[in-house]
Amino acid sequence: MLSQILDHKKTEILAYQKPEDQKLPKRPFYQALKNPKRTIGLISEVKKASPSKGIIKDLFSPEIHAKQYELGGADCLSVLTDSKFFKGENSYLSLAKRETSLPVLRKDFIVDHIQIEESDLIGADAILLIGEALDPSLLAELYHHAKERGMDALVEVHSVQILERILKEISPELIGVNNRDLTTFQTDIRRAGEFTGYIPDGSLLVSESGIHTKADLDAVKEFGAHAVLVGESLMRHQDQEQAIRILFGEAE
Ligand SMILES: O=C(O)c1ccccc1NCC(=O)[C@H](O)[C@H](O)COP(=O)(O)O
Repeated sequence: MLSQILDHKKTEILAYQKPEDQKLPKRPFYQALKNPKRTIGLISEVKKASPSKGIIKDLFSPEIHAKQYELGGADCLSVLTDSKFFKGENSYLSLAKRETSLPVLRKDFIVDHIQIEESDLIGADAILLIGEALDPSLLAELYHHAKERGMDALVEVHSVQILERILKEISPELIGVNNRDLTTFQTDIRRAGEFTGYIPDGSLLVSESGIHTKADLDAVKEFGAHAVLVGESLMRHQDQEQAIRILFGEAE
């Protein structure tokens, strides 16, 4: 599936048209996770659909979900902008950002410098760079480019071997361990445990995908996660504010 998504991205890039500058001032994504509101940081994802689960939210409104996430005490937002596989849009990111005061991650499959420009123009405060999708030297170039344009970067990996290759090039402030294998879609929230001893001092570890319960949160904290990225389990609730409170054991 990852290779299918990446092939399609290349065709999108060939048809790239520079978007209008949304003129949305940058917000500090990394800092928000460094000083989270609770004992573990929360990136709440605005996600309509996914290749593994199909449609997750029928009545989808990026502004409403983003606002509810903020009311529930999320530290940051993640907004899926890929349209073919996740039914996202670039405009969802700008709308979610306008509706809240939270820093926003653009969740997409970045493989080219023009997508860094695009992310900046639509208002992203951070971008995702997937270790399994990029040669480490290109990943490092894209990382520096994002930084030059005032954005943070969440460097995501699924395997320790890929992280080791990336660490020869850069020392990312934010390292995401994706609990989901993007080829089989299997999730294992214990994945972060395999990275013990590999996360540089000063980097924040974000556990991503497959987090559904307070017990899951407690488990990933044990494995050293500073923050979590949660999409489906929050989006499936009617009210995302309440969903966050339930996830943290503050409501039933
Ligand atoms: O979610 C998928 O099915 C998926 C498939 C292929 C590539 C990426 C995919 N997801 C992107 C993500 O990383 C997740 O949206 C994010 O970590 C939240 O996961 P979840 O809480 O399980 O919705």
